[in-house]
Amino acid sequence: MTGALYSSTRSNEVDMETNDCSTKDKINTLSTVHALQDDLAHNDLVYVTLPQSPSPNTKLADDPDGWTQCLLRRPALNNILSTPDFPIRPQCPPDVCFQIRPSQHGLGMFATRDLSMGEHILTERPLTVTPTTIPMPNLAKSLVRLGLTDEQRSQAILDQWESAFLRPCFESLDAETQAAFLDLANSHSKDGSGPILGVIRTNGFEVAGVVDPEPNGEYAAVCKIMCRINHSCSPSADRLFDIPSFSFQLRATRDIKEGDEIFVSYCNVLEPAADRQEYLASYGITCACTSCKPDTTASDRRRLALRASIDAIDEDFDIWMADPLLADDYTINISLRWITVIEQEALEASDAYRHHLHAIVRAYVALGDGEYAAKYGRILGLWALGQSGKEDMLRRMESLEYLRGRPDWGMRVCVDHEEE
Ligand SMILES: C[S@@+](CC[C@H](N)C(=O)[O-])C[C@H]1O[C@@H](n2cnc3c(N)ncnc32)[C@H](O)[C@@H]1O
Repeated sequence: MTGALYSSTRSNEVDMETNDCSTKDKINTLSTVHALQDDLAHNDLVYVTLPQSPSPNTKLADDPDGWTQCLLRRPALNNILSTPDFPIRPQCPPDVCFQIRPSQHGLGMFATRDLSMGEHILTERPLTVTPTTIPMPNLAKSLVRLGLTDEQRSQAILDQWESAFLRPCFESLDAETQAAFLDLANSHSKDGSGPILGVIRTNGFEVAGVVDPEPNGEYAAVCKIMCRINHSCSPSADRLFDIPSFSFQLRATRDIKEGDEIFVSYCNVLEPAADRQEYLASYGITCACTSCKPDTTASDRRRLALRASIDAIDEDFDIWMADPLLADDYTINISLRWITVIEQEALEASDAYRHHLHAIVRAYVALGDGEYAAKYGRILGLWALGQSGKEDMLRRMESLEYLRGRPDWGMRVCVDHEEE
């Protein structure tokens, strides 16, 4: 999902639970048991509840803030514990402005009133946070020595991932929460993944900021409500993770009308449609949104050009600042044209929107035009609010005092708005 986590793993036909006794016996040899123990030690994982649950008898449903059962490596845990203010209470939106109900793709989230860009839709602590990959080099070597086929080895690894690593985390949830977890969508029920891994692979999304220093050191979060949000390549909302409150915030990335389905993106929306489809296949999704419908040529061209346009922004700005013969609105018009493309593709959630809004604000600042700098600054601030949950950027970007204090303020003559 935004930074989706699990690339497709090979599906395989070997069923370890049925009649392949010789394989099972081989895998249960002492050498593989020792190898797995070495891998458990090698991964230096800790099962931990964050923040601590109020008391052992409290059920998750009884606590408005909730808590998360985590499987973390020590560096990630230490980073969380040393984050200033951790653990604070999550900040919740003022009302419930959505409904989970049937959609075109199973359940989905729908707005129950009009929502504006940047608006806070939901705060939620994950049920679980677990590593996206768990290296098992010792077990893998041991399985090779047993002469198993590739499929048998990958199945054995998936089984151990489920039983030795994920199950203890899952079993620390209360019975009601376990049922809610297993009730989530599972598009990996036939590829050898166990039921817990299947739910994590279908629903897990990136926990920004919780990461190990080693490669592939990311984590996947599963949430009871947020995991009901479907994917679109032109999303209308985004999730952000706040470590101090150990919670996700969902915010609108553009205006959403009452009754509209709310979508996030599970993939990089600036990639061409074919690459997005390949990635989304691991979620069991064949995306049929407007930009994925045949023919995708025009949409692909716009998205690729949009991605490339980001790199040209600084150079264009420097050329404009150095050349008084260029029109005052030279870079503003370039970015406004790209914003039209962004609106055409409904890509307000993408980073390209921020870059072009910023370019426009910067140009109006250089022109000493406070009114227009603040107008676009406000949109940029709302975008940042949608991505960070922090109001301070919005306050700053719409403040004339702040804009007038920028080092580039008034470097060029003001553009004549009469012509616009
Ligand atoms: C995280 S869940 C989303 C909620 C899900 N619809 C449910 O009923 O719980 C992901 C699953 O929803 C479905 N899904 C989400 N977005 C989709 C889309 N754009 N097209 C088709 N299926 C989609 C796929 O089955 C996918 O594996």
